[in-house]
Amino acid sequence: MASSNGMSNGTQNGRLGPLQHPATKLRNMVESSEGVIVAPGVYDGFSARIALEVGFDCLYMTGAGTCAAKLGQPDLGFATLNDMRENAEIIANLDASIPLIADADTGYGGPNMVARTIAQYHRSNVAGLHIEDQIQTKRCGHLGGKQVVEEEVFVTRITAAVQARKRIGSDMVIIARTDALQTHNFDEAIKRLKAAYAAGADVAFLEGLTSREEARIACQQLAPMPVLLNMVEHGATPSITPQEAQELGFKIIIFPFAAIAPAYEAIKNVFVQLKQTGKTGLDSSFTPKKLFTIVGLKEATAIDVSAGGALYNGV
Ligand SMILES: C[C@](O)(C(=O)O)[C@H](CC(=O)O)C(=O)O
Repeated sequence: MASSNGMSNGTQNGRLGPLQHPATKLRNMVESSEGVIVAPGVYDGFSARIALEVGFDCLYMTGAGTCAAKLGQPDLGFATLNDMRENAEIIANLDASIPLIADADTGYGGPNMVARTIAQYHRSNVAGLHIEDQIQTKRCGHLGGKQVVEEEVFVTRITAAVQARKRIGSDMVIIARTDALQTHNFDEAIKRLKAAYAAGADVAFLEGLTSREEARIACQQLAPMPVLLNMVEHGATPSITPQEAQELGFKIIIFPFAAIAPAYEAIKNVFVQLKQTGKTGLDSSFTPKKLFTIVGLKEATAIDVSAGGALYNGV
């Protein structure tokens, strides 16, 4: 598939080949019989760089983390399509060979807005997204008091996404999320996800699973639809490892808070120390050059040099 942004990631016969859209890669990963796809939650370019450095095969852009990091707001429907798309585009293009699954909340409106979301995420090189059945003024799935739209409205959102994908020739992996386990019951959540599958969604996301047994039965009842596990620690779902998730029947596991929770602890500790002692106590190995190396200094220098530049000599 042709790249929408002109980037390349492969060599064929010594020449750079066209970039395969990351959605095609994620689709192949979801369809392959190989193990569970593990995606750490990232919320900006920096946390994404760290996940890439560690070597994950897939990344997840958390909406909760995006709201918190970019807007300084709770996950209560503050983020707009523009906020989310902009963040996703930055993350997805740091290394377009590693697919990004991005939160797309409710799809941000009616069928036309859902279609717009699909098109914008596709052009931003996002590989997969999830669209849920909460009302527009949504909240984090692990908070109480959620409300969901009627199943017909949810199916309309998914149908709009599937039709938009077809219209623009995208391979976007559409993940249907239901929050109906809390508002209704398990059977209603399964019914909604099956309806989403019938409408063309690729992957099921049953939000807020409360036990391993429930998780296992969900995977069994939803088969052959691949299922995503949302591993929010200390929320509604017990801690489940990728290996356990695979045994339970999941195809994807996301860890939304894997970056933002430790970032908070680390930043706060240093700020408290700075306020109390006037010193940050930062490790002496963390030079400015180290920071810039983490975020692509070598690659930037190589591009400049190969174009005949000498901008970064002596850096
Ligand atoms: C997966 C999620 O949509 C996210 O934004 O990362 C959140 C995570 C959270 O806020 O606990 C969700 O589960 O609603």
